[in-house]
Amino acid sequence: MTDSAVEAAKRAAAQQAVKDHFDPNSTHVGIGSGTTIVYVVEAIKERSTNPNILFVPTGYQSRQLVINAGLQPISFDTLPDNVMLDVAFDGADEVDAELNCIKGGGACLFQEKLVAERAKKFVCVADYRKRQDRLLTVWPTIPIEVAPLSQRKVVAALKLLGSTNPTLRTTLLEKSGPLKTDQDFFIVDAPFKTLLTTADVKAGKGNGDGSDGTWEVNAISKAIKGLTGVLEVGIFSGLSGPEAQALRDENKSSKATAGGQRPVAVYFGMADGSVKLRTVEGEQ
Ligand SMILES: O=C[C@H](O)[C@H](O)[C@H](O)COP(=O)(O)O
Repeated sequence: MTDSAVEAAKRAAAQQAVKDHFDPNSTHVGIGSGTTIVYVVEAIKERSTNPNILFVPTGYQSRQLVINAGLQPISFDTLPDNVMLDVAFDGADEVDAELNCIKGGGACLFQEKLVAERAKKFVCVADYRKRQDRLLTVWPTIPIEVAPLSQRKVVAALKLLGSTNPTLRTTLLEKSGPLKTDQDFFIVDAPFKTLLTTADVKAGKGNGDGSDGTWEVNAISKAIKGLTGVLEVGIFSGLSGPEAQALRDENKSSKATAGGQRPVAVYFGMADGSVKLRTVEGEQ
């Protein structure tokens, strides 16, 4: 496939996602990071007739994208406590059959997770290369944002969890040193064996607790998040949107936010120009 076919797939997925989930009467919309989100902003711009919508970006690149499109950005930390985003759109590096995602290929996972968790619905847009049944099928590593001071300690702890060669991400020009996130933190990319889904564990395909070298998505996310020095893990799993809200309403908040945020819908642009929609009900 040519680069232009991949770009066409991203654009087609973005157009469909925005058509289905962007309401021009929204008040607050989250905008993620990466190369696919560019097409989401393009599609919103085409449809939006409302200059009062506030867009919450997930980092520097995302904020520039919003500004360049002539849309109005608002910083996450200025949102009043009672305001939920009507919708948040973002890209993904890989998505499994249960809609768990790996994100952070562009080092933006922390703010992306804040925004995803604040949205009534979180929608992901990706090209066909990201559409898998299990995480770490093609995408090789879990991106992890760590405090610089703790980097060596976290790398050692990741090895104990079974990661073969966790690596500090450097800038493209390696001699310039470690890449810094928007929080001035580092990214460690940790390879693990392909992750089990919750259904895999229920079906007895493994314990998923790492004891045999294989982890289930939520279990590895929780284990990494528990390491001192880790700000956030690039696994977006756990309940999302109204499901999460229902649990919060029942005062089971720890369950509602466990592991981060899973999208309610993922749009994959396919190589043949079509778009596949994956939800918890399945794929169409
Ligand atoms: O850190 C970057 C973000 O998580 C991106 O959303 C993710 O890497 C997907 O990016 P792209 O749309 O460029 O594939």
